[in-house]
Amino acid sequence: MSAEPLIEVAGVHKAFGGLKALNGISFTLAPGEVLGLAGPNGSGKTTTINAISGMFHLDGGEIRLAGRPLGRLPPHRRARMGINRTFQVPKPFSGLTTRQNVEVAAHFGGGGNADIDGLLARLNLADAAERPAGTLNSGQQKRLDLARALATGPRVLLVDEIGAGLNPEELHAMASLLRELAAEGLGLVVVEHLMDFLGQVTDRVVVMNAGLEIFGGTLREAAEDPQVIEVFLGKSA
Ligand SMILES: Nc1ncnc2c1ncn2[C@@H]1O[C@H](COP(=O)(O)OP(=O)(O)OP(=O)(O)O)[C@@H](O)[C@H]1O
Repeated sequence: MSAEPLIEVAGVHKAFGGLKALNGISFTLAPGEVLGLAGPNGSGKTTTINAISGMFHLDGGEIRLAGRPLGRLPPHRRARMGINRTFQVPKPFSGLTTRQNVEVAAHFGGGGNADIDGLLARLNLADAAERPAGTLNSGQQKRLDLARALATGPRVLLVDEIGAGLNPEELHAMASLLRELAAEGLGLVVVEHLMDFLGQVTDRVVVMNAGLEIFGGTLREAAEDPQVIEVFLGKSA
């Protein structure tokens, strides 16, 4: 792993009305690293991914890509700089085919030279390439969402609950694929409730509560941390 962080999240604050969704969250992500974000419902995990991908302006703090502050750059500019993501609920263009969906993402996300056939094969979508995306099952839609993100040629991939709705075989294949992407040098932030999946894919986790990091370390260490146990189980260890 290189010494310079790919992503630095530094003291980020974000409120929605009176609700402080992010309360000074800070962490770094290195190239080739898979960082998991865990925490109870509403702790700010998706909001953190939204902040990195530029879905809103921050109220405070800063996010940097390879040392460069991202400021108020909108999502499409960040995608062209190498930051892309998947969504909890994928929203493909349902009337376009699987292949067309990936082509559109490549075109608009700066991955004009993407190997579309290679991506479809890698995501096990070759057989569904000419079908309208609206006819795909939920596992295929999750894989299409990832194919669309990869078509932009990201350096940073933000993955939001990609395991939800996948069967055990699909989960295993997805975990292997995310590890392969990290081995190729991408930095990944993975938000996930499925702890086995997180354990398979992450090098390190940040556990969030109320918009703040309450723990950083391996998932195994997290499982023994009294504060983590308290927020997940609602009682002291
Ligand atoms: N656009 C928004 N407008 C208003 N409130 C929001 C918005 N986005 C997030 N929130 C609130 O911010 C808090 C953090 O939400 P967030 O989705 O980041 O949590 P999470 O940790 O990803 O939860 P989950 O595990 O349930 O997906 C929640 O209370 C949520 O209701």
